[in-house]
Amino acid sequence: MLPFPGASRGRSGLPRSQFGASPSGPVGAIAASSLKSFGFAHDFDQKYTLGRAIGAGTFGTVHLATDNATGQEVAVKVITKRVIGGYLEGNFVRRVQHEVDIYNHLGRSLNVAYLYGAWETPVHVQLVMELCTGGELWTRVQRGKYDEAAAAALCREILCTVAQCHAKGIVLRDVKPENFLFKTAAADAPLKMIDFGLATYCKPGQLLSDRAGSPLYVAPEVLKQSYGQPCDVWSAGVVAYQLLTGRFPFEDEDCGLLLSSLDVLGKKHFTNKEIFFAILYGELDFHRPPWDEISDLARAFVAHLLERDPAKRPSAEEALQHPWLRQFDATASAASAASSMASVDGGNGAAASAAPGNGTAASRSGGGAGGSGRPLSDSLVQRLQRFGTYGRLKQLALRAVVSFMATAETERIASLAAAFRSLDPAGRGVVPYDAVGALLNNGDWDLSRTEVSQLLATFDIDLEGNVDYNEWLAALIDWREVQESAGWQKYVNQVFDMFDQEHTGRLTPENIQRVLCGGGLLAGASSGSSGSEGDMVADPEGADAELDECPFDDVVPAAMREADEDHDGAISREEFVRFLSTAPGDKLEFYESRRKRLGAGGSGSDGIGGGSGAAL
Ligand SMILES: Nc1ncnc2c1ncn2[C@@H]1O[C@H](COP(=O)(O)OP(=O)(O)OP(=O)(O)O)[C@@H](O)[C@H]1O
Repeated sequence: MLPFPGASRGRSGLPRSQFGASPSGPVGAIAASSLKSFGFAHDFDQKYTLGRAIGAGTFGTVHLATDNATGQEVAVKVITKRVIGGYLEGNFVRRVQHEVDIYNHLGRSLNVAYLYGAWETPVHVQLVMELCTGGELWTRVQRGKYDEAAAAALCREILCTVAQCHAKGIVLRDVKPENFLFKTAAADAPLKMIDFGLATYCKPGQLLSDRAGSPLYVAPEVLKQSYGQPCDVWSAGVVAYQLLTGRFPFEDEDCGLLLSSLDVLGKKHFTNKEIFFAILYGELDFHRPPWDEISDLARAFVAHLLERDPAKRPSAEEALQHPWLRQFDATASAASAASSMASVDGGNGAAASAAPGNGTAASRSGGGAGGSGRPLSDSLVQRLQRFGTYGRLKQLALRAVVSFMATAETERIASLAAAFRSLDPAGRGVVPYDAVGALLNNGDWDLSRTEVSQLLATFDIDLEGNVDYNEWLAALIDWREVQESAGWQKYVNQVFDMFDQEHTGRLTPENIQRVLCGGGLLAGASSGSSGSEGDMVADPEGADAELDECPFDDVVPAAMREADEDHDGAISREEFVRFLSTAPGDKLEFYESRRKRLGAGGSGSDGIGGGSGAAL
């Protein structure tokens, strides 16, 4: 039997499965086989100038390109369309839509390359992404083993990415060093995940059976065709092993040094059958050098991730709590604790001097801290990322929820309101982009300029080019807390009813499109006031008038694919509640805080620093 049927050869000369998206994937309202085009924009050439090729994979060639308006360099993945009888091939459509949907959500996390947009020609799809110039983790792995602190920092970043995906019910199925790029060539550059071609929806506990993955990293249970989210943790374990030793973990009695040296990779020394046999039955090598120089804690960590029984393997979240990772995160945790103390004390120099003050991978990570108990200054960037991953319809709906809850939840939003006032002293209800940009650029965060603009884009929910009060609240409030409050169900019902103008109890794509494009959902929020229930009246006539120039055209199909769980073409009230909810596992601490001068916010000049009255 040849596993991974239809497999093609990847860069390392080893096959990876094609079009691994689960047949049960949420294609939803789209009848994929009837599509001739994706509905992506067609004006790529007006916006970008394509440059040289910088990478190639199984599904596409990646080029450098320049934004004609700003001069910004981006990466463009050019994928040739697969057409059968004049129509796009169904599996191809599913795979591309999936990749775009997932990029649109997860790309808002700083752990993932940002997707600026998708374009198409009659022949190609063009995915325009954040450019990562630091090369693949693969290349650095090949250069030699990392010391434990550096390996732990990278393992943390990879596991945080995996945890973010799992919390959203997404299994990656392709965690491997080739799919993590360094943002820049700097030694401490952050890692960004690319390539979600094999990712699919899979809730905790759900089992998939289609074989998908890259052979050297694939988990044993994937080979047995009964697997779920733990398969990504196994793959992360293989990467962790590589980072520490510079080689693969499998040793087979018959083959001796099977997969023991990276030098043999790419030379097709091993058949898939041999590799899969090693994954299923081979002895995991924790004995030969350099294991004699590696700590017992590190060995225990890797062995735990490479537990063959997925039931005994830790989840990504549990793995992040492992003492081996935590010991290297002690500096960041201590500084974070100092920062929290500073905000209580009004900020002092002692806390500031305790801060690491650099952008090392360890201090970049969310650390063990997170959650709403900390000052906003510590978690602002994490909150923005998590909100960014929600997708446009959910963001718009949550902004409407904010309008409903604003008067009822004054206590919950008081500190966020105070921080907004400090950016808007004139009380106009709207803060220009530049002011929020200046806040993120003020040196307290370790963010590149492109990352700042990516985070800022998250604030602009209504695409009007500024940050209004309700956008500010929606982006920064801790939705997990709100969802546990007594009013949550009521607020969500109110928003559902705004869409459901015909009182059918179901939201069709047309219902949603009509309300979104009519501006009814935004009416209250865009006033810039603190919002009231009276503002939130949908305007069906206005809807008709504005349908032609709706900026949210592409929002609804993607949201339907996500929210319409039973694929009946509509979103029920229950589905809507689940759609708006933040999964319990989607924790702020999985997102990078990028807080640089922890505890140093004593000036209070931005109204958000630890020492100001507006500190949260
Ligand atoms: N955002 C980016 N910035 C810089 N280089 C990139 C970027 N995205 C991809 N690349 C380069 O292009 C290569 C191929 O990209 P990608 O893995 O997305 O393509 P693929 O066809 O899906 O590959 P695979 O065979 O792994 O499925 C990457 O290995 C990397 O070297």
